Amino acid sequence: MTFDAFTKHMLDHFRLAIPNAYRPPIDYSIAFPTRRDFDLFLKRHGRPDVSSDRFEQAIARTPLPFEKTVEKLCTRELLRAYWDDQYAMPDGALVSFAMINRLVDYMLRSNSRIKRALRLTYPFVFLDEFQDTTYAQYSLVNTAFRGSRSIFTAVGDDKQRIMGWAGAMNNAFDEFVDGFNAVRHALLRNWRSHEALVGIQQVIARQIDPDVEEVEARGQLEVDGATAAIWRFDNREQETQMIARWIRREVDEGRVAPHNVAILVRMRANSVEDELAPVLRDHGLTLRNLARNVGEIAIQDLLVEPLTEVILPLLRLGASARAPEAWSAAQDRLQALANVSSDDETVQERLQREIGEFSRNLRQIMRDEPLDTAVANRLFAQTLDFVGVERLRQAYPEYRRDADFQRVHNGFRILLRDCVENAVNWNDVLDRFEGKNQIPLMTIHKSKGLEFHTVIFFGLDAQTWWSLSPERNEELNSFFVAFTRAMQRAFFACCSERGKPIGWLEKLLLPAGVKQVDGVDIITP
Ligand SMILES: Nc1ncnc2c1ncn2[C@@H]1O[C@H](COP(=O)(O)OP(=O)(O)OP(=O)(O)O)[C@@H](O)[C@H]1O
Repeated sequence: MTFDAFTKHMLDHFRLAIPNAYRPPIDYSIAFPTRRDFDLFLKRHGRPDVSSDRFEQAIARTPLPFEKTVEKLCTRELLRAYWDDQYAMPDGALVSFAMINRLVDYMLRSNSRIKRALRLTYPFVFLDEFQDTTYAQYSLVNTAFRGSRSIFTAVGDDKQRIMGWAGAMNNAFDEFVDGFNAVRHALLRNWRSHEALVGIQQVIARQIDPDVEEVEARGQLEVDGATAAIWRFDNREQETQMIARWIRREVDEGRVAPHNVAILVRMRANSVEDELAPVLRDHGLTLRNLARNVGEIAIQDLLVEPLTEVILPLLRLGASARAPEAWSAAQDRLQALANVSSDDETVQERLQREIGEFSRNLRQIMRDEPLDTAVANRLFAQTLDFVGVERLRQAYPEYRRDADFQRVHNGFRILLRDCVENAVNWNDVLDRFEGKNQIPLMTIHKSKGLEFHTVIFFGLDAQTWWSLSPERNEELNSFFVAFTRAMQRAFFACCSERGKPIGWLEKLLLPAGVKQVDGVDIITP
């Protein structure tokens, strides 16, 4: 789970263990404060001289209680006023993830029994994408586990550090080596990409870190033709049309499935969706903007929610007579929810009987009733009833608060409703829900850790990448992250109507083997 999910889980589970003076009420809401919010607060409290960025960092990094940790009285008072304001919002307390982190840190420091229980629960701790760990997150890891017997593994790549703006540590691995007496291992085999792509990645890597070690490519080349190119377009219309035609052809010729062609953007996925989705639709292709919200939750987040993971396989069992994977997923999840051991054969048999009976019931509804929103809502409600709302909310502390459960519940209902539109059958509805055969669209930040057969980067121009320069490592790191998502092919769309080419980057890429293709020629026989 993410740090935020972990700390929120801890807060909701052990809220009462937080000392009184800082304990949030049970019905708190999650806040995502912007720079403007901090500016307004500082102005209201007569401190427009304080930089909002620094103040935000102070909130994230100052341990509670302030009375014991902050030396300067004025800083202490300002921080205290911020917390008081957040707790006294007219619509109820508003708590940001930075505050939740501090609360959990405080709770663990003031309650050794919870800390001990946590250590016993997690004898192994794996910290992924460690290069982007913030100081606050790292201090929580220290509070929770330093001096414990747990075994730690931190994995990441400094060249993929892209969260510095959000407070990521400057030298996370050095701190980790010092703090946890860790041994360094360089992972020098790339199993994702083939030799030609790894060669180009190394050129970018060397620009980021001249001392970078050589990497051995272990991925196999599986396609013919260009595997890395800059596609040059004259105008937006040509760009969107040609990209749509190119994907259509690749799909038709069986080279790649739509869900394995990712469109990555630097920012503003929603406006790219507006531009690209209609053109793709004209070519019979569906774009899925994973950043789009359904209600108050992004599709990318909804898909990995426990509620989704338990409901979806059950609905799938209703939609298909034979779905062995859905069957075992449904069984595993219900078993975990009911806390049943896989050795208990009697209970196992009962569970299987119940799943069988329930899915027959769903199948009948799906067969006999119309494929519409009302029936979709009913199917969802009945499946949730079968699982047991209370049982689900008990098993997952993140659902204990109504607002959190409703956010996910609503998101699920809205996405299911959207997927019913124009679907041909219930399996089609569920495929759409999961994003099967749709082209994923996401920002580079959200693509971290993922991989796709083909990656098309949309918007390689000096306007979109206004702050990319050979000296600005974090920007170049983003570009590196985008490039390294590709298993077979990486293409970069550069359109003169959007902005000028990035000269220095092209000078680096072209000699490394990236082709330059005129937009009208990307579809050649
Ligand atoms: N030993 C291995 N043999 C075969 N395939 C492997 C092996 N190790 C990893 N892979 C495959 O290589 C790909 C990349 O692995 P993984 O996602 O773990 O890399 P990563 O280092 O986390 O990448 P990143 O952090 O850049 O996202 C995956 O498809 C994975 O299944």
